[in-house]
Amino acid sequence: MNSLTLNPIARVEGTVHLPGSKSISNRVLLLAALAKGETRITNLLDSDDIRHMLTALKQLGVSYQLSADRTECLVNGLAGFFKSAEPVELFLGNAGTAMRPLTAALAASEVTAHLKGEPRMYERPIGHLVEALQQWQADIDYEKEPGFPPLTIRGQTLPGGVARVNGSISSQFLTALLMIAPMLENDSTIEIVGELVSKPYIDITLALMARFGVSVQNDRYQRFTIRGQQRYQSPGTILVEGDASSASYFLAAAAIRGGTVKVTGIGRHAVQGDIHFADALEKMGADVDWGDDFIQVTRNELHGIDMDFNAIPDAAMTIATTALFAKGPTCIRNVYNWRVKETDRLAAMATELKKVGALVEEGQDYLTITPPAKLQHASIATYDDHRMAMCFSLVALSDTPVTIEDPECTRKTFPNYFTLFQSLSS
Ligand SMILES: O=C(O)C1=C[C@@H](OP(=O)(O)O)[C@@H](O)[C@H](O)C1
Ligand SMILES: C=C(OP(=O)(O)O)C(=O)O
Repeated sequence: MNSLTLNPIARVEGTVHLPGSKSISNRVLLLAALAKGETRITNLLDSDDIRHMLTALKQLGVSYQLSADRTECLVNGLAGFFKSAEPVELFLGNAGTAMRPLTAALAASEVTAHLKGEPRMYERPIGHLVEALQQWQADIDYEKEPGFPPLTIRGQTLPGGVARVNGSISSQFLTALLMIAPMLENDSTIEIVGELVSKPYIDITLALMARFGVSVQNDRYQRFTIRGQQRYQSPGTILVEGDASSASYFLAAAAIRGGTVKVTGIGRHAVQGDIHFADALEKMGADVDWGDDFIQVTRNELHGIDMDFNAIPDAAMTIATTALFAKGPTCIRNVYNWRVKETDRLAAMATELKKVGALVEEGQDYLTITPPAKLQHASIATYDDHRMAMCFSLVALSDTPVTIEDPECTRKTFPNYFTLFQSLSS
């Protein structure tokens, strides 16, 4: 397996034009496929997660044209669910944003589908979604372990109605239900059991559904009401915001070793919750400026913080390595579902932070990080987790190098991350 050693970086400065948001790219692709009319998507992300969605859509009979650099896509909508006389087998890698919404869409389509993925996908729970879909009479079987992919889905017309979904592990289950609900036979009410996690991702879902002409009544994130027998309408052209989670590494780098770094493609009105990573950096002491289409961070003295990060679980990982450069301990709270993402991120973070010399307390749903007086050179295992690789690049912003094992794992969401990161060195 390849590894990459980053030499110490004394200072960062510059501007990064962000690639499109993963969360928005995969939602827009699916909505455009189901909608009436042609949708031109611009600033689409090109990464493994999006390629899996694109390949699946093609297998399901959706036609689209991609530009040569794959950042623009013209999708011819089906004006309804998928249809296929032949069974299909879809490989969705480890893309939660493909697996969960497609499970729901296929359950309501005239298709028999086998949903496969990478080994880690078979350890990521999907039972809460399947149980909710079964309340709408979906016919879904687990091919191996109950509660986990791979799945066999025998799609059929679903009536909709009342469904209760457990929201305590992943918001993607609710996103999946919301996206299909308007196209079902009857009006639907989705009730959340337990406390819903990762709420801002539901705001992304609702905002994009609205762009495709469908409104949802959101009652305090506990109950959602959706009219049935609707059809998504193409908005014509839709621009994908820059990826706010991907922005976190550059903004953190500026907070640690700026100079100033500006990211463009997101700004104060962005729909992604992860833009509030910049507020966390500000709380740690960094200087932050916002524009309509940029966020900019300048270095200042950093101190540890103690914060609930449930709303921004992906960007919160970047706080864990930023904490290595702050005065005093940092506590990242309420991130239990880190354990069911690309790897068990609480365990992985704790193990790797200790390798560079930090003192770490790993709780069931929190991490406390006390930085060492001096960082140690270490070879960082990345667990096939793009965010582990990207977060640990920040260690190089010290007088110690860092070795990242399997840096190519960033291809899940950010294939050219290391090139861009190193281009900021000044
Ligand atoms: O809906 C989405 O686009 C996502 C929701 C979040 O997952 P959970 O809701 O499982 O926390 C996030 O971690 C993931 O990267 C993308
Ligand atoms: C959790 C993540 O991905 P997924 O969309 O596969 O859930 C992530 O990108 O950090």
